[in-house]
Amino acid sequence: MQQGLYIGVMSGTSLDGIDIALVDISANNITLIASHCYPIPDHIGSDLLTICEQKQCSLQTLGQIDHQLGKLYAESINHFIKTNRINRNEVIAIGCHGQTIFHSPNGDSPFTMQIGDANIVAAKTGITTIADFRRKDMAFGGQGAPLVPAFHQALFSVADKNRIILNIGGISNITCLCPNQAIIGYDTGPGNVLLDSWIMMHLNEPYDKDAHWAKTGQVNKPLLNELLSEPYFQLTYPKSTGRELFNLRWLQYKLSNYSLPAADVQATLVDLTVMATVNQLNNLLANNTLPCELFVCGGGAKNSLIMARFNELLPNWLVATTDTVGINSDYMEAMAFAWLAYCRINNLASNIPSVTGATQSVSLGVIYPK
Ligand SMILES: Nc1ncnc2c1ncn2[C@@H]1O[C@H](COP(=O)(O)OP(=O)(O)OP(=O)(O)O)[C@@H](O)[C@H]1O
Ligand SMILES: CC(=O)N[C@H]1[C@@H]2OC[C@@H](O2)[C@@H](O)[C@@H]1O[C@H](C)C(=O)O
Repeated sequence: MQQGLYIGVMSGTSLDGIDIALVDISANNITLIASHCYPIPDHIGSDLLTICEQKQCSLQTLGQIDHQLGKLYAESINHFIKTNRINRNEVIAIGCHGQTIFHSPNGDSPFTMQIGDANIVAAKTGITTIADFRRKDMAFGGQGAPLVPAFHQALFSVADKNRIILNIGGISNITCLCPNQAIIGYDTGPGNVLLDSWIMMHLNEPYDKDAHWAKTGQVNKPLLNELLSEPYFQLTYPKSTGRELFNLRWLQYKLSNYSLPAADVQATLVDLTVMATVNQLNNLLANNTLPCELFVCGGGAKNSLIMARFNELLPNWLVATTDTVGINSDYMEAMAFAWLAYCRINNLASNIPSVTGATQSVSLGVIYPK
């Protein structure tokens, strides 16, 4: 077994930055050693947003941005290695998720696209790089997402409690670790993606820090119910989603019969993120008598309004961030991709068929040698 240092790199659906984590991994321990979030330059961020939202671009644009992102990942990793005085020869591999620009897991020709050329990452860092983590799961009939539940299982499983891990990034996903049951995990729907788009449109801010704006508004129940009537929320798992469905166009269409103060819409969007999860949790755990714990990670864990609403709506639960059980809530996903690289290097299965719907468990990711 190749145990030791791995680097995980994640740039998620929020397009808010590139998270990098150095993780020491052995069979029994996963320890975060160093971490940093690098900015995505405005021109690359806005090109990515346009591609994701419009679902189209020229082949030349696609090729160029794949190259630019690969270079940006490599330069960020090299800076990270230098400032943290890491000996690159000691890093066994880099797990680099890439940037999802299109995720379409259903239908006759399912596909998922992550870009950011891993050849460039391996060449410029001199470290073996693993990328393309989702498509093997899809090749075996799975959704290719979410992948983090296997990592959550390795970190959080206990025998006497139900533990739910909720990542609130651009999109939200849950992992339900219930004793003696197959793991359940899927995308519950929007996390911050609509909140970010709405405040950008009205106040030209990238996000609603600590829900300051949302707190000035009132939740509009009819609108909330209308948003929650989106068929995705009623689908049974396995399921996964992205900006392809939950985007500003979707919101504006749903708002066409409403005339509300913009802050009320923001407050309602907070409740959409929360209710989409709470409704699911109530169904999943309806007849379960064990104590329940909800551990939140991702940027949404910093939103005090979101956390307060979970506390209110789940009165008998322990609701906290993953930091309270020793796992950094900002770097959970980057750590997960370091761990997925460790699994790939050691040929360990890393998808969970009960989560993704794949017909078998496989070791995810493609190896790009240094
Ligand atoms: N202090 C804060 N208050 C409110 N929201 C915050 C705060 N800090 C971060 N966020 C939200 O979290 C988002 C970033 O979350 P995160 O980094 O988990 O996303 P991601 O990794 O891109 O997403 P995904 O999990 O979908 O891949 C920001 O866009 C913002 O909306
Ligand atoms: C296709 C894709 O990139 N999906 C992301 C996205 O961001 C959150 C949610 O939607 C999750 O399904 C997934 O990321 C995490 C890392 C995962 O695969 O577990």
